[in-house]
Amino acid sequence: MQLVLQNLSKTYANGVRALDNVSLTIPTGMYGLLGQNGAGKSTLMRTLATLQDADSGTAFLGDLDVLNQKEAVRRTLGYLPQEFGVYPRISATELLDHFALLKGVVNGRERTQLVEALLHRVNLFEHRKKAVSSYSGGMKQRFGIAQALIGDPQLIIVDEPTAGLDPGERNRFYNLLSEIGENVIVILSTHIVQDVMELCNNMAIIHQGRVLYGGTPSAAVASLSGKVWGKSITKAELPTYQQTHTIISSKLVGGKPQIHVLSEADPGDGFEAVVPDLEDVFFSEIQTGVARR
Ligand SMILES: Nc1ncnc2c1ncn2[C@@H]1O[C@H](COP(=O)(O)OP(=O)(O)OP(=O)(O)O)[C@@H](O)[C@H]1O
Repeated sequence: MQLVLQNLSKTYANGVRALDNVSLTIPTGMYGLLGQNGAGKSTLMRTLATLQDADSGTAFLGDLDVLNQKEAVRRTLGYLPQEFGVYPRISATELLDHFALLKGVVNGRERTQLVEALLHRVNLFEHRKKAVSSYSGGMKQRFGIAQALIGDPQLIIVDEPTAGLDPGERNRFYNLLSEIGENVIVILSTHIVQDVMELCNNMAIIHQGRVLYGGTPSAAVASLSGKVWGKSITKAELPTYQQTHTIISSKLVGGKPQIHVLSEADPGDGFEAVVPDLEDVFFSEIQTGVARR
């Protein structure tokens, strides 16, 4: 099963072009959609989740026409939105039971078994009687995954799921997602490079509604090999380096800016070769992608 998007475009009424000819082939497994805030990720996720329409283009999940066969898509879709909305003061068991009923699991005994199995799966069984509104951020996200798994979906969409989670919760969430992503398509939309690095075997970088890269994280990193150089500089020097070099990132290390620049040849001047990582790819794609426009 593959999800194939071709030339998806969307311009909002205020003139913002949130999707600009997006074409991607998304195979089974964990797929990372990496982009900064405002890149167009949620617009794409909501479109694939049948919650809003594109202006043009196509999206096919196998033979299923995602943009036009909405009911059929919803039956095979699990969606964890960026904002899950207000959590009522009812227990996890009751709320999950309610979602399962909405998803068409009408047999009471079957539903009870399903709800218990899901609560075990996301490690919330011992907290099943607590109100979901009292859960921590990480527990809420795991509950969100439990509801997304109802009905054995072939396509699971999770929009910015790790924003705001502490490192321990983030790890627990990673483990859960990586187990799920083996046999179905899981699209993970995120602005956190580490999410994609740790979880995804395929990815795209999206910026200002455009796909700047589509492929494996390792090929993306390999393409920068020998081209990234680093140097520790003073804050006062930064504007000069911005004029003379293609700076892809500037981070404070021990209070001093550590810059990474993109260069085919050794820039000399005290720069040292850096082994590139996915963050370098992300920033360099954005830099060069903007320059190409
Ligand atoms: N309903 C809307 N009306 C007008 N503009 C919108 C609407 N929804 C989103 N936008 C704009 O479209 C662009 C893409 O937004 P989108 O929410 O898809 O990005 P995103 O990558 O998910 O970012 P974020 O993580 O901040 O939600 C942004 O410039 C945003 O301001």
